[in-house]
Amino acid sequence: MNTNLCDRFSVGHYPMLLWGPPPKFASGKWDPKQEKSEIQSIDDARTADHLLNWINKRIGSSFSLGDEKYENENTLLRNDSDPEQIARAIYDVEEATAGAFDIILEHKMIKSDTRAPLIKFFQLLVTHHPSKRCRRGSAEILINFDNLWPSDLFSVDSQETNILQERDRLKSYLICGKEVPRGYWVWFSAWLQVDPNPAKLIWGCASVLCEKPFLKSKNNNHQEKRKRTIFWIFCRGSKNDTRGFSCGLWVLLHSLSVRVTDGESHLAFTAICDFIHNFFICEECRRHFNDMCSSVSVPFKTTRDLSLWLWSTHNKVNERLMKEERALKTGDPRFPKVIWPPEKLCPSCHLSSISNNRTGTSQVDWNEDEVFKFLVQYYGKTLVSSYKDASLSRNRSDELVADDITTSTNAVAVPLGAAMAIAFASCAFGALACFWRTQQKNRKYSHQLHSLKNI
Ligand SMILES: Cc1cc2nc3c(=O)[nH]c(=O)nc-3n(C[C@H](O)[C@H](O)[C@H](O)COP(=O)(O)OP(=O)(O)OC[C@H]3O[C@@H](n4cnc5c(N)ncnc54)[C@H](O)[C@@H]3O)c2cc1C
Repeated sequence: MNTNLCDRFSVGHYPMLLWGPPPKFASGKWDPKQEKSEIQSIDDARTADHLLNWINKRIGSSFSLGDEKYENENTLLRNDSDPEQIARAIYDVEEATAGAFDIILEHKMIKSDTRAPLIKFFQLLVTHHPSKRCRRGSAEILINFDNLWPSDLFSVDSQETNILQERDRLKSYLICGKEVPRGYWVWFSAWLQVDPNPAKLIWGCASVLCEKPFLKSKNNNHQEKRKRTIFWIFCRGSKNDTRGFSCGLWVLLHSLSVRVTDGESHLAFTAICDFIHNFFICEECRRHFNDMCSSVSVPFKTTRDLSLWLWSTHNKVNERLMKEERALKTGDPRFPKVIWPPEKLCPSCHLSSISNNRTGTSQVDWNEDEVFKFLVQYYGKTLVSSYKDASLSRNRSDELVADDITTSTNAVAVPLGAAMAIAFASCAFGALACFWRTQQKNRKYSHQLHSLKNI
């Protein structure tokens, strides 16, 4: 069938392998007698080893057959022991915040019993989220929380209409501003395999190159799906289905833990525990995390208590997953779980460590004062060191609004909505919770008063 093509490239036997620049194959030809051709015949390809040797010699490389190929090889952050790399994670923290909010809406997770934990977590975000635009976005949602999710939303009669209205109403509330999420849409296509088993679906194409019209005209038997792909930076896995959201969520939680004040530490602890318990869709994670939260019997008194608790809790998860991922090969091969921070990242955190070669784990004797210092620097200043909030500085009036939100405390002279925004953003998280409770009580009393009047 392809005799012309074979003639063009002097294919006299099979298999025959030629090596050359792609354009030369598209339009050129090859003749073994021709001198100075850019196309060459690969004369030793009897086994995979031989072929790879041939290629290694040709391009001066040293690949071996054991080398693995990673989907995101070119976009991974390297050098895990560089503390400055966490600065890139601020964008992932924003993505994770927006992602969490999206999941809550998508799965209709705001119910009468989950309303309070969500408000508490929002209060924490408003005051201590490391990204300014997420603080502003959460403040807006919090101010409008009662309008967005009125208490009567949860009555059976009004439930359906309200859920339908909910999406529209929420479109204008972007928790971290218009820039987030920054992903792009990818069209996935699946078609029925030409296979006697009609139930078997093969996912055909997962690339922006799989354009819709092309697939449509080619095969009518396919189904299409659209999926948003997020640009993870610090949390980018070497495979498309590893790391990402849960990594971003951990970084968010650590960054909150080092930002709260001593007096807020226990409130922040319960806000985090309740948030994970009610809104993290990984059942196993929720259960384990809840057990670890429940084991805390003495209230936290300091930021140090909270930060170190979260750090050691995360290490317990790492330790468990280390074994699990090794046994089941479910982890990311480029980012194996470690007891963190490794010595290279924080030498002063390690007093001594004993490695267990059989299990691949190590028992570390920590200098907790140094660990706390490291956490504060790493998830505090370094995390936000390269952060640029484009949306807030686009024009002067935006800048003024932003400045208002972060600096003004003059709640008396401004309208209630703005006063709440300022209060939410500038007062401490503990005071905020108290302020919120007062608001709720006032609302309850006025409601009761109203009912009494009606009687
Ligand atoms: C609350 C919570 C509970 C989870 N529970 C489970 C579970 O039970 N089972 C499960 O399969 N998955 C669980 N996950 C997901 C899992 O922990 C990882 O997030 C996921 O496997 C991705 O791992 P990763 O390599 O990106 O690193 P992650 O563990 O996500 O860590 C993200 C980054 O945090 C830093 N870090 C690592 N350890 C620490 C530490 N001790 N202190 C401070 N910073 C640290 C590192 O820079 C790391 O790259 C949970 C996630 C969360 C947020």
